[in-house]
Amino acid sequence: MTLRASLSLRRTTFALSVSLEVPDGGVLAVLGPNGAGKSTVLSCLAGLLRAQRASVSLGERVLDDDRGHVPPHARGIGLLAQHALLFPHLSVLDNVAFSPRSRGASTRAARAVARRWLSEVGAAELADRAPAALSGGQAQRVALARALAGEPGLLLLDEPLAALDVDAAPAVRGVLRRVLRESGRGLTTVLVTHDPLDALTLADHVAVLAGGRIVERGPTRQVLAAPRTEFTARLAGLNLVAGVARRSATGAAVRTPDGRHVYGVPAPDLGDGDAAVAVFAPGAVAVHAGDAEVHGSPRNILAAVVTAVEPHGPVVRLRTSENVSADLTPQSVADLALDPGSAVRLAVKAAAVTVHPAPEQPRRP
Ligand SMILES: Nc1ncnc2c1ncn2[C@@H]1O[C@H](COP(=O)(O)OP(=O)(O)OP(=O)(O)O)[C@@H](O)[C@H]1O
Repeated sequence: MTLRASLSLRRTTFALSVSLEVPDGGVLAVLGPNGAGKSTVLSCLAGLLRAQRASVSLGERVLDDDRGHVPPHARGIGLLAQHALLFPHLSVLDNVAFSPRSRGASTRAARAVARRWLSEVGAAELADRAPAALSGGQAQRVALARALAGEPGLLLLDEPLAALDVDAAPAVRGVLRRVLRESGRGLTTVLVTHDPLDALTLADHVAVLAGGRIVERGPTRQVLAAPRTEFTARLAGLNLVAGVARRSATGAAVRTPDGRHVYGVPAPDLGDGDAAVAVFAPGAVAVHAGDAEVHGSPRNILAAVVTAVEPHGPVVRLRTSENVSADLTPQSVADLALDPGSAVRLAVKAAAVTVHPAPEQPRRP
């Protein structure tokens, strides 16, 4: 269902004025610094907070306008927050069965629905456990199943991976990706996140919020690869090489449209032939003179020409013709005599590159 929202709200020291549209099945990531208004936007969409002026509709249904306000439980919206917030006294199965039960299904039918969703998120074997006996990643899967069992027309994700440790986050990200993208369910979603990787792997569009206003918006890869605001540049700051995933027994690569391969470590849910991006930090790129031989551990080597040399905090950021940036110390820039126009060879260890499935970038503006 298409989400259309226009929200204005004023607090003593903060004013929000935001318009959003997410087409049916689209995933919009809302990024922004602390205090930008991200949670305020989600709370207004969920109906937990009433903006002073609000016009919110989901499909044909008006949720907020000058005449009325549909309460949270009647909005048909699923919410997944940082913490799973499961009912502690109910089993996992009954936590998930809660939504269908509260919409009038019999216990038996609601449990059947719950089992289906638990299996969808890879948590079928947890059905009889108590929430207290789950790890953070397991609890978040269950919370996702619970949100989906309500068959929402809109899913709101509020930093869903932020509280998970680094080992659990990739698997839950993979589950979210599958549920949002691959099931053909086409669930309209708004995701609030600080993590550019979440935006990149889950969302087709991003909106960057600062001081209560949207300062930048567009297709995710485009915004992250060529940020127009300092915040987005600082947040993204990543090299992205897009193409098609090639998996092999030993690893993975992205094959670019012009036939180059960038090798890296595959995300757990990467499949051969997926649309994918190779992601690596500018600090992971070593820069050599254009005629140098590069040896060492398995590396991606790329010939490029320097297009810009910019100060970037304590380092110097080199931009190149291949759309790959590298961070160097001022000393190395001087040693290599790098200027715009210099020919260089860029080397990135495959171990410093991750290859993620990424949504196809839609053609609409
Ligand atoms: N209940 C409240 N009463 C008054 N001001 C609030 C309240 N909640 C948030 N604010 C203020 O509104 C502004 C936006 O807050 P919000 O929580 O939406 O930002 P955010 O982008 O979600 O931030 P973070 O990334 O830190 O979660 C901030 O200036 C915040 O201090």
